[in-house]
Amino acid sequence: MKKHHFLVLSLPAQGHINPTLQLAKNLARAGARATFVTTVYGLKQMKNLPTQDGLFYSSFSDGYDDDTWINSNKHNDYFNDLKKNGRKNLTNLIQKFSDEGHPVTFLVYTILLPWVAVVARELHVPSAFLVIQCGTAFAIYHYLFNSTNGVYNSASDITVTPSYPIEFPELPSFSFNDIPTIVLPNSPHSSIMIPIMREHIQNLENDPNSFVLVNSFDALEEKSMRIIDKMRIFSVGPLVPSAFSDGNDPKDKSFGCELFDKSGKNYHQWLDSKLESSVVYVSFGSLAVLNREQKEEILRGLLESERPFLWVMRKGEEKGKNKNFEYDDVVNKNLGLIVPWCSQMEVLFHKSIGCFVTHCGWNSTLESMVSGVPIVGCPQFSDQTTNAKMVEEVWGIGLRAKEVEGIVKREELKRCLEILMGNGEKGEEIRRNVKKWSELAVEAVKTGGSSHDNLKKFIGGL
Ligand SMILES: O=c1ccn([C@@H]2O[C@H](COP(=O)(O)OP(=O)(O)O[C@H]3O[C@H](CO)[C@@H](O)[C@H](O)[C@H]3O)[C@@H](O)[C@H]2O)c(=O)[nH]1
Repeated sequence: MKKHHFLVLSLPAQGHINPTLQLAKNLARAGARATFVTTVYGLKQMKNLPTQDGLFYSSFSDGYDDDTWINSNKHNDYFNDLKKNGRKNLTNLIQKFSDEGHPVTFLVYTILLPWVAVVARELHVPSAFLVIQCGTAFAIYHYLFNSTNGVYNSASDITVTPSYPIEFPELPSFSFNDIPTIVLPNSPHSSIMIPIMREHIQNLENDPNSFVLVNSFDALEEKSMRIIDKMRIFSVGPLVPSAFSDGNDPKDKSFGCELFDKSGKNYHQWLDSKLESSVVYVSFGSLAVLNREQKEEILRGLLESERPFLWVMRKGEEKGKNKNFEYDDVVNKNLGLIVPWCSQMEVLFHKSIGCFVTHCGWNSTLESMVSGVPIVGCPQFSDQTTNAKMVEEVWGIGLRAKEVEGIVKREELKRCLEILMGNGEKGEEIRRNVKKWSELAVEAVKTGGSSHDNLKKFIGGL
Protein backbone atom coordinates (compact mmCIF):
# COMPACT_ATOMS: atom_id res chain seq x y z
CA MET A 1 0.00 0.00 0.00
CA LYS A 2 1.20 3.50 -0.84
CA LYS A 3 2.66 5.32 2.18
CA HIS A 4 0.60 8.48 2.48
CA HIS A 5 1.55 11.81 3.96
CA PHE A 6 -1.55 13.50 5.36
CA LEU A 7 -1.58 17.15 6.35
CA VAL A 8 -4.37 17.50 8.90
CA LEU A 9 -5.35 21.13 9.42
CA SER A 10 -7.26 22.89 12.18
CA LEU A 11 -7.55 26.41 13.56
CA PRO A 12 -6.38 26.61 17.17
CA ALA A 13 -9.67 26.27 19.07
CA GLN A 14 -9.80 23.51 21.67
CA GLY A 15 -12.94 21.91 20.27
CA HIS A 16 -11.37 21.84 16.80
CA ILE A 17 -7.87 20.70 17.76
CA ASN A 18 -9.00 17.75 19.88
CA PRO A 19 -10.76 15.64 17.23
CA THR A 20 -8.38 16.76 14.47
CA LEU A 21 -5.25 15.84 16.39
CA GLN A 22 -6.90 12.55 17.34
CA LEU A 23 -7.52 11.80 13.67
CA ALA A 24 -3.85 12.58 12.94
CA LYS A 25 -2.85 10.13 15.70
CA ASN A 26 -5.16 7.47 14.25
CA LEU A 27 -3.78 7.96 10.73
CA ALA A 28 -0.22 7.63 12.06
CA ARG A 29 -1.23 4.53 14.01
CA ALA A 30 -2.63 3.08 10.78
CA GLY A 31 0.83 3.38 9.22
CA ALA A 32 0.64 6.73 7.40
CA ARG A 33 2.73 9.84 7.98
CA ALA A 34 0.47 12.48 9.52
CA THR A 35 1.43 16.10 10.08
CA PHE A 36 -0.90 18.14 12.26
CA VAL A 37 -0.93 21.72 11.00
CA THR A 38 -2.29 24.86 12.61
CA THR A 39 -1.42 28.56 12.64
CA VAL A 40 1.98 29.80 13.84
CA TYR A 41 0.36 31.35 16.91
CA GLY A 42 -1.70 28.22 17.54
CA LEU A 43 1.29 25.89 17.47
CA LYS A 44 3.12 28.15 19.93
CA GLN A 45 0.20 27.72 22.36
CA MET A 46 0.17 23.94 22.10
CA LYS A 47 2.38 22.67 24.93
CA ASN A 48 3.53 19.09 25.64
CA LEU A 49 2.40 17.78 22.27
CA PRO A 50 1.92 14.02 22.08
CA THR A 51 4.68 12.09 20.37
CA GLN A 52 4.05 9.00 18.35
CA ASP A 53 5.66 7.20 15.40
CA GLY A 54 4.58 8.84 12.17
CA LEU A 55 3.09 11.94 13.87
CA PHE A 56 4.57 15.38 13.13
CA TYR A 57 3.63 19.02 13.65
CA SER A 58 3.88 22.11 11.50
CA SER A 59 2.31 25.53 11.06
CA PHE A 60 1.45 28.18 8.51
CA SER A 61 1.11 31.91 9.03
CA ASP A 62 -2.36 33.41 8.94
CA GLY A 63 -0.78 36.86 9.26
CA TYR A 64 -1.54 36.97 13.00
CA ASP A 65 1.52 35.27 14.45
CA ASP A 66 1.31 37.03 17.81
CA ASP A 67 -2.36 36.70 18.62
CA THR A 68 -5.31 34.39 18.33
CA TRP A 69 -8.26 34.99 16.03
CA ILE A 70 -10.61 34.15 18.91
CA ASN A 71 -9.52 37.34 20.74
CA SER A 72 -10.09 39.48 17.70
CA ASN A 73 -13.43 41.25 17.47
CA LYS A 74 -12.93 41.81 13.76
CA HIS A 75 -13.76 38.30 12.66
CA ASN A 76 -14.64 39.33 9.12
CA ASP A 77 -11.21 40.85 8.57
CA TYR A 78 -9.59 37.84 10.17
CA PHE A 79 -11.27 35.33 7.88
CA ASN A 80 -10.40 37.35 4.79
CA ASP A 81 -6.75 37.58 5.87
CA LEU A 82 -6.70 33.92 6.85
CA LYS A 83 -7.85 32.92 3.40
CA LYS A 84 -5.39 35.18 1.58
CA ASN A 85 -2.35 34.39 3.74
CA GLY A 86 -3.35 30.79 4.33
CA ARG A 87 -3.60 29.90 0.65
CA LYS A 88 -0.17 31.32 -0.09
CA ASN A 89 1.57 29.99 3.00
CA LEU A 90 0.01 26.54 2.88
CA THR A 91 1.08 26.19 -0.76
CA ASN A 92 4.63 27.11 0.29
CA LEU A 93 4.50 24.62 3.16
CA ILE A 94 3.43 21.84 0.83
CA GLN A 95 6.30 22.74 -1.51
CA LYS A 96 8.70 22.66 1.46
CA PHE A 97 7.59 19.13 2.38
CA SER A 98 8.15 18.09 -1.21
CA ASP A 99 11.66 19.60 -1.22
CA GLU A 100 12.44 17.76 2.01
CA GLY A 101 11.43 14.41 0.54
CA HIS A 102 8.06 14.09 2.27
CA PRO A 103 5.60 15.08 -0.45
CA VAL A 104 2.07 15.66 0.79
CA THR A 105 -0.35 13.15 -0.70
CA PHE A 106 -3.57 14.18 1.07
CA LEU A 107 -5.07 17.24 2.82
CA VAL A 108 -7.64 17.05 5.62
CA TYR A 109 -9.24 20.31 6.78
CA THR A 110 -11.82 21.42 9.32
CA ILE A 111 -14.84 23.70 9.35
CA LEU A 112 -13.20 27.15 9.32
CA LEU A 113 -10.73 26.33 6.54
CA PRO A 114 -12.76 25.73 3.34
CA TRP A 115 -10.07 27.33 1.16
CA VAL A 116 -7.78 24.36 1.85
CA ALA A 117 -9.92 22.42 -0.62
CA VAL A 118 -9.03 25.02 -3.26
CA VAL A 119 -5.31 24.69 -2.54
CA ALA A 120 -5.72 20.91 -2.81
CA ARG A 121 -7.43 21.20 -6.18
CA GLU A 122 -4.83 23.62 -7.52
CA LEU A 123 -2.03 21.25 -6.51
CA HIS A 124 -3.91 18.11 -7.67
CA VAL A 125 -3.80 16.65 -4.16
CA PRO A 126 -6.96 14.84 -2.97
CA SER A 127 -8.62 16.23 0.14
CA ALA A 128 -11.23 15.55 2.80
CA PHE A 129 -13.45 17.82 4.85
CA LEU A 130 -13.31 16.55 8.43
CA VAL A 131 -16.74 17.20 9.93
CA ILE A 132 -16.14 17.89 13.62
CA GLN A 133 -19.82 18.52 14.26
CA CYS A 134 -22.44 15.79 14.15
CA GLY A 135 -23.30 14.20 10.83
CA THR A 136 -26.84 15.53 11.15
CA ALA A 137 -25.56 19.10 11.26
CA PHE A 138 -23.64 18.33 8.08
CA ALA A 139 -26.82 16.95 6.50
CA ILE A 140 -28.56 20.24 7.37
CA TYR A 141 -25.73 22.27 5.80
CA HIS A 142 -25.98 20.07 2.71
CA TYR A 143 -29.74 20.61 2.57
CA LEU A 144 -29.31 24.39 2.79
CA PHE A 145 -26.31 24.87 0.50
CA ASN A 146 -26.32 22.16 -2.16
CA SER A 147 -26.31 23.60 -5.65
CA THR A 148 -29.29 21.59 -6.91
CA ASN A 149 -32.05 22.72 -4.56
CA GLY A 150 -30.36 24.33 -1.55
CA VAL A 151 -32.05 27.41 -0.14
CA TYR A 152 -28.77 29.26 0.11
CA ASN A 153 -27.20 28.01 -3.07
CA SER A 154 -26.99 31.37 -4.78
CA ALA A 155 -23.80 33.22 -4.06
CA SER A 156 -25.51 36.35 -2.82
CA ASP A 157 -28.52 36.25 -0.60
CA ILE A 158 -28.02 35.24 2.99
CA THR A 159 -31.10 36.96 4.30
CA VAL A 160 -33.50 34.44 2.77
CA THR A 161 -35.24 32.47 5.47
CA PRO A 162 -35.74 28.83 4.59
CA SER A 163 -39.10 27.46 5.55
CA TYR A 164 -38.99 25.44 8.72
CA PRO A 165 -39.29 22.78 9.88
CA ILE A 166 -36.82 20.84 7.77
CA GLU A 167 -38.01 17.28 7.27
CA PHE A 168 -35.67 14.35 6.71
CA PRO A 169 -36.84 10.74 6.32
CA GLU A 170 -36.89 8.81 9.62
CA LEU A 171 -35.71 11.76 11.70
CA PRO A 172 -37.73 14.23 13.78
CA SER A 173 -38.54 17.62 12.24
CA PHE A 174 -35.88 20.30 12.65
CA SER A 175 -37.46 23.60 13.62
CA PHE A 176 -35.79 27.01 13.73
CA ASN A 177 -34.59 26.17 17.27
CA ASP A 178 -32.89 22.98 16.20
CA ILE A 179 -30.84 24.26 13.26
CA PRO A 180 -27.17 25.15 13.88
CA THR A 181 -27.39 28.85 14.77
CA ILE A 182 -24.40 29.71 12.57
CA VAL A 183 -26.57 29.41 9.48
CA LEU A 184 -29.61 31.25 10.78
CA PRO A 185 -29.96 34.63 9.07
CA ASN A 186 -29.25 37.47 11.53
CA SER A 187 -27.33 35.29 13.97
CA PRO A 188 -24.07 36.92 15.11
CA HIS A 189 -22.02 34.44 13.07
CA SER A 190 -24.08 34.04 9.92
CA SER A 191 -22.31 36.65 7.79
CA ILE A 192 -19.11 34.62 8.19
CA MET A 193 -20.49 31.11 8.47
CA ILE A 194 -23.10 31.07 5.69
CA PRO A 195 -20.48 31.82 3.01
CA ILE A 196 -18.08 29.34 4.64
CA MET A 197 -20.60 26.50 4.73
CA ARG A 198 -21.72 27.22 1.17
CA GLU A 199 -18.09 27.14 0.06
CA HIS A 200 -17.58 23.76 1.78
CA ILE A 201 -20.58 22.11 0.18
CA GLN A 202 -19.87 23.49 -3.26
CA ASN A 203 -16.16 22.58 -3.10
CA LEU A 204 -17.16 19.03 -2.24
CA GLU A 205 -19.72 18.90 -5.05
CA ASN A 206 -17.23 20.20 -7.62
CA ASP A 207 -14.19 18.14 -6.76
CA PRO A 208 -14.31 14.46 -7.76
CA ASN A 209 -11.16 13.98 -5.68
CA SER A 210 -12.82 14.99 -2.41
CA PHE A 211 -14.04 13.04 0.59
CA VAL A 212 -15.94 13.72 3.80
CA LEU A 213 -14.76 12.26 7.11
CA VAL A 214 -17.22 12.55 9.99
CA ASN A 215 -16.48 12.44 13.71
CA SER A 216 -19.39 10.08 14.28
CA PHE A 217 -20.14 6.41 13.70
CA ASP A 218 -22.42 4.51 11.36
CA ALA A 219 -24.85 3.15 13.94
CA LEU A 220 -25.32 6.61 15.44
CA GLU A 221 -26.02 8.65 12.32
CA GLU A 222 -26.54 6.41 9.33
CA LYS A 223 -29.99 7.94 8.68
CA SER A 224 -28.47 11.42 8.47
CA MET A 225 -25.62 10.25 6.26
CA ARG A 226 -28.05 8.52 3.89
CA ILE A 227 -29.62 11.90 3.11
CA ILE A 228 -26.49 13.00 1.28
CA ASP A 229 -25.83 11.23 -1.95
CA LYS A 230 -23.02 11.75 -4.41
CA MET A 231 -20.40 12.36 -1.73
CA ARG A 232 -17.84 9.88 -0.46
CA ILE A 233 -18.52 9.93 3.28
CA PHE A 234 -16.72 7.92 5.94
CA SER A 235 -17.68 8.05 9.61
CA VAL A 236 -14.47 7.54 11.59
CA GLY A 237 -15.39 8.51 15.15
CA PRO A 238 -15.74 8.96 17.99
CA LEU A 239 -12.36 10.66 17.76
CA VAL A 240 -11.35 10.31 21.40
CA PRO A 241 -8.07 9.05 22.89
CA SER A 242 -7.46 5.36 22.37
CA ALA A 243 -7.20 4.51 26.09
CA PHE A 244 -10.85 5.61 26.47
CA SER A 245 -12.15 3.92 23.36
CA ASP A 246 -10.56 1.10 21.33
CA GLY A 247 -7.85 0.47 23.95
CA ASN A 248 -5.30 -0.28 21.21
CA ASP A 249 -2.87 2.30 22.55
CA PRO A 250 -3.12 2.45 26.34
CA LYS A 251 -0.57 5.30 26.38
CA ASP A 252 -2.97 7.53 24.43
CA LYS A 253 -4.79 8.88 27.49
CA SER A 254 -5.51 12.46 26.52
CA PHE A 255 -6.13 14.50 23.40
CA GLY A 256 -2.67 15.84 24.07
CA CYS A 257 -3.00 19.57 23.81
CA GLU A 258 -4.69 21.84 26.28
CA LEU A 259 -4.91 25.54 25.53
CA PHE A 260 -6.06 26.29 29.10
CA ASP A 261 -4.28 26.04 32.43
CA LYS A 262 -5.56 23.32 34.70
CA SER A 263 -6.40 23.87 38.30
CA GLY A 264 -3.93 23.45 41.12
CA LYS A 265 -6.88 22.00 43.02
CA ASN A 266 -6.94 18.28 43.38
CA TYR A 267 -10.28 17.50 41.83
CA HIS A 268 -9.33 13.83 41.44
CA GLN A 269 -9.09 13.46 45.18
CA TRP A 270 -12.32 15.39 45.62
CA LEU A 271 -14.09 13.10 43.14
CA ASP A 272 -12.62 10.03 44.86
CA SER A 273 -14.34 11.13 48.07
CA LYS A 274 -17.81 11.09 46.46
CA LEU A 275 -20.31 8.29 46.09
CA GLU A 276 -20.71 6.46 42.80
CA SER A 277 -22.77 8.37 40.21
CA SER A 278 -23.48 11.17 42.68
CA VAL A 279 -21.62 14.15 41.16
CA VAL A 280 -22.95 16.58 38.55
CA TYR A 281 -20.21 17.65 36.14
CA VAL A 282 -20.83 21.09 34.60
CA SER A 283 -18.88 22.49 31.67
CA PHE A 284 -19.68 24.69 28.72
CA GLY A 285 -16.60 23.90 26.66
CA SER A 286 -13.91 26.28 25.52
CA LEU A 287 -15.84 29.12 23.88
CA ALA A 288 -19.26 29.78 25.44
CA VAL A 289 -19.50 32.53 28.06
CA LEU A 290 -22.59 32.35 30.26
CA ASN A 291 -24.17 35.57 31.41
CA ARG A 292 -24.51 36.31 35.09
CA GLU A 293 -28.18 35.42 35.32
CA GLN A 294 -27.61 32.03 33.71
CA LYS A 295 -24.76 31.26 36.08
CA GLU A 296 -26.87 32.24 39.09
CA GLU A 297 -29.69 29.98 37.96
CA ILE A 298 -27.34 27.04 37.43
CA LEU A 299 -25.71 27.64 40.79
CA ARG A 300 -29.07 27.87 42.58
CA GLY A 301 -30.35 24.78 40.77
CA LEU A 302 -27.26 22.81 41.75
CA LEU A 303 -27.37 23.93 45.38
CA GLU A 304 -31.09 23.27 45.69
CA SER A 305 -30.75 19.84 44.12
CA GLU A 306 -28.30 19.04 46.93
CA ARG A 307 -25.94 17.07 44.76
CA PRO A 308 -22.17 17.60 44.74
CA PHE A 309 -20.91 19.26 41.57
CA LEU A 310 -17.70 19.88 39.71
CA TRP A 311 -17.99 23.00 37.56
CA VAL A 312 -15.47 24.17 34.97
CA MET A 313 -15.42 27.94 34.86
CA ARG A 314 -12.63 29.15 32.64
CA LYS A 315 -10.26 31.77 34.10
CA GLY A 316 -11.86 35.20 34.31
CA GLU A 317 -15.38 33.81 33.99
CA GLU A 318 -16.01 33.65 37.72
CA LYS A 319 -14.94 37.23 38.34
CA GLY A 320 -15.14 40.59 36.56
CA LYS A 321 -18.63 41.41 35.43
CA ASN A 322 -20.06 38.60 37.55
CA LYS A 323 -19.12 40.27 40.82
CA ASN A 324 -22.22 39.17 42.67
CA PHE A 325 -21.78 35.58 41.72
CA GLU A 326 -21.51 33.48 44.87
CA TYR A 327 -18.34 31.79 43.78
CA ASP A 328 -16.54 32.26 47.09
CA ASP A 329 -19.51 30.94 49.02
CA VAL A 330 -19.51 27.74 47.05
CA VAL A 331 -15.80 27.21 47.41
CA ASN A 332 -15.65 28.14 51.10
CA LYS A 333 -18.57 25.98 52.10
CA ASN A 334 -17.25 23.08 50.02
CA LEU A 335 -20.62 22.66 48.34
CA GLY A 336 -19.08 21.93 45.02
CA LEU A 337 -15.76 22.41 43.33
CA ILE A 338 -15.14 25.09 40.73
CA VAL A 339 -12.06 24.60 38.57
CA PRO A 340 -10.73 26.63 35.63
CA TRP A 341 -10.13 23.54 33.46
CA CYS A 342 -9.85 19.79 33.89
CA SER A 343 -9.05 16.61 31.98
CA GLN A 344 -12.59 16.14 30.82
CA MET A 345 -12.27 12.55 29.61
CA GLU A 346 -10.79 11.48 32.93
CA VAL A 347 -13.52 13.30 34.82
CA LEU A 348 -16.30 11.77 32.74
CA PHE A 349 -14.82 8.33 33.28
CA HIS A 350 -14.63 8.81 37.05
CA LYS A 351 -17.13 6.53 38.77
CA SER A 352 -18.49 9.39 40.91
CA ILE A 353 -19.91 11.27 37.88
CA GLY A 354 -23.65 10.77 37.46
CA CYS A 355 -24.61 13.46 34.97
CA PHE A 356 -23.10 16.08 32.64
CA VAL A 357 -24.64 19.55 32.37
CA THR A 358 -23.19 20.66 29.05
CA HIS A 359 -23.59 23.12 26.20
CA CYS A 360 -23.58 20.06 23.90
CA GLY A 361 -20.46 20.95 21.96
CA TRP A 362 -20.02 17.93 19.71
CA ASN A 363 -16.86 16.73 21.48
CA SER A 364 -18.47 16.96 24.90
CA THR A 365 -21.55 15.15 23.60
CA LEU A 366 -19.50 12.28 22.15
CA GLU A 367 -17.22 12.11 25.17
CA SER A 368 -20.21 11.87 27.48
CA MET A 369 -21.68 9.14 25.30
CA VAL A 370 -18.46 7.12 25.26
CA SER A 371 -18.15 7.45 29.05
CA GLY A 372 -21.75 6.41 29.61
CA VAL A 373 -22.83 9.63 31.34
CA PRO A 374 -26.34 11.06 30.74
CA ILE A 375 -26.62 14.66 29.55
CA VAL A 376 -28.54 17.78 30.52
CA GLY A 377 -28.19 19.82 27.34
CA CYS A 378 -28.07 23.61 27.66
CA PRO A 379 -27.07 24.60 24.12
CA GLN A 380 -25.67 28.08 23.59
CA PHE A 381 -24.94 28.48 19.87
CA SER A 382 -23.78 26.78 16.67
CA ASP A 383 -24.40 23.03 16.27
CA GLN A 384 -25.14 22.69 20.00
CA THR A 385 -28.88 23.11 19.42
CA THR A 386 -28.89 20.27 16.88
CA ASN A 387 -26.80 18.06 19.15
CA ALA A 388 -29.13 18.68 22.11
CA LYS A 389 -32.11 17.72 19.99
CA MET A 390 -30.47 14.49 18.87
CA VAL A 391 -29.44 13.72 22.46
CA GLU A 392 -33.02 13.96 23.67
CA GLU A 393 -35.17 12.91 20.74
CA VAL A 394 -33.11 10.47 18.70
CA TRP A 395 -30.55 8.79 20.93
CA GLY A 396 -32.45 9.22 24.21
CA ILE A 397 -29.26 9.79 26.22
CA GLY A 398 -30.34 12.93 28.04
CA LEU A 399 -32.67 15.90 28.18
CA ARG A 400 -32.60 19.30 26.55
CA ALA A 401 -33.26 21.81 29.32
CA LYS A 402 -36.10 24.19 28.45
CA GLU A 403 -35.36 27.90 28.45
CA VAL A 404 -37.47 30.84 29.56
CA GLU A 405 -36.40 33.91 27.59
CA GLY A 406 -33.06 32.34 26.81
CA ILE A 407 -32.33 31.23 30.37
CA VAL A 408 -32.43 27.73 31.87
CA LYS A 409 -34.06 28.41 35.23
CA ARG A 410 -33.09 26.68 38.45
CA GLU A 411 -36.37 24.70 38.62
CA GLU A 412 -35.75 23.32 35.14
CA LEU A 413 -32.22 22.26 35.99
CA LYS A 414 -33.47 20.61 39.18
CA ARG A 415 -36.18 18.83 37.20
CA CYS A 416 -33.66 17.46 34.68
CA LEU A 417 -31.20 16.36 37.37
CA GLU A 418 -33.97 14.64 39.28
CA ILE A 419 -35.02 12.70 36.19
CA LEU A 420 -31.50 11.70 35.17
CA MET A 421 -30.09 10.94 38.62
CA GLY A 422 -33.25 9.89 40.47
CA ASN A 423 -34.99 6.54 40.56
CA GLY A 424 -37.86 7.22 38.16
CA GLU A 425 -38.65 5.15 35.08
CA LYS A 426 -37.65 7.86 32.61
CA GLY A 427 -34.21 8.15 34.18
CA GLU A 428 -33.75 4.40 34.06
CA GLU A 429 -34.68 4.32 30.41
CA ILE A 430 -32.22 7.11 29.62
CA ARG A 431 -29.44 5.39 31.57
CA ARG A 432 -30.12 2.17 29.63
CA ASN A 433 -29.83 4.09 26.34
CA VAL A 434 -26.60 5.72 27.50
CA LYS A 435 -25.13 2.30 28.25
CA LYS A 436 -26.21 1.01 24.85
CA TRP A 437 -24.72 3.95 22.94
CA SER A 438 -21.54 3.87 24.98
CA GLU A 439 -21.03 0.22 24.02
CA LEU A 440 -21.83 0.88 20.37
CA ALA A 441 -19.44 3.84 20.27
CA VAL A 442 -16.56 1.75 21.61
CA GLU A 443 -17.46 -1.14 19.31
CA ALA A 444 -17.28 1.21 16.31
CA VAL A 445 -13.65 2.17 16.91
CA LYS A 446 -12.38 -1.26 17.97
CA THR A 447 -10.56 -3.44 15.42
CA GLY A 448 -13.25 -4.67 13.01
CA GLY A 449 -15.73 -1.97 14.08
CA SER A 450 -17.36 0.32 11.52
CA SER A 451 -15.22 3.41 12.15
CA HIS A 452 -12.03 1.38 12.32
CA ASP A 453 -12.88 -0.33 9.03
CA ASN A 454 -14.04 2.92 7.42
CA LEU A 455 -10.66 4.53 8.16
CA LYS A 456 -8.89 1.49 6.71
CA LYS A 457 -11.11 1.53 3.62
CA PHE A 458 -10.59 5.26 3.22
CA ILE A 459 -6.77 5.02 3.40
CA GLY A 460 -6.68 1.81 1.38
CA GLY A 461 -8.81 3.30 -1.40
CA LEU A 462 -6.63 6.36 -1.94
O1 LIG B 1 -12.32 21.56 31.45
C1 LIG B 1 -12.39 21.14 30.28
C2 LIG B 1 -13.41 21.50 29.37
C3 LIG B 1 -13.37 20.99 28.09
N1 LIG B 1 -12.35 20.15 27.72
C4 LIG B 1 -12.30 19.61 26.35
O2 LIG B 1 -12.52 20.65 25.42
C5 LIG B 1 -13.24 20.17 24.30
C6 LIG B 1 -14.44 21.08 24.11
O3 LIG B 1 -15.07 20.77 22.89
P1 LIG B 1 -16.65 20.92 22.68
O4 LIG B 1 -17.36 20.19 23.73
O5 LIG B 1 -16.95 20.49 21.30
O6 LIG B 1 -16.96 22.43 22.92
P2 LIG B 1 -16.37 23.81 22.29
O7 LIG B 1 -15.05 24.05 22.81
O8 LIG B 1 -17.40 24.82 22.57
O9 LIG B 1 -16.33 23.47 20.71
C7 LIG B 1 -16.61 24.22 19.55
O10 LIG B 1 -16.33 23.28 18.50
C8 LIG B 1 -17.14 22.11 18.47
C9 LIG B 1 -16.64 21.22 17.35
O11 LIG B 1 -16.84 21.81 16.12
C10 LIG B 1 -18.60 22.47 18.31
O12 LIG B 1 -19.39 21.31 18.36
C11 LIG B 1 -18.99 23.46 19.41
O13 LIG B 1 -20.33 23.86 19.23
C12 LIG B 1 -18.07 24.67 19.38
O14 LIG B 1 -18.41 25.60 20.37
C13 LIG B 1 -13.65 18.73 24.62
O15 LIG B 1 -12.84 17.83 23.91
C14 LIG B 1 -13.39 18.60 26.12
O16 LIG B 1 -12.93 17.31 26.52
C15 LIG B 1 -11.37 19.78 28.61
O17 LIG B 1 -10.47 19.00 28.30
N2 LIG B 1 -11.42 20.30 29.86
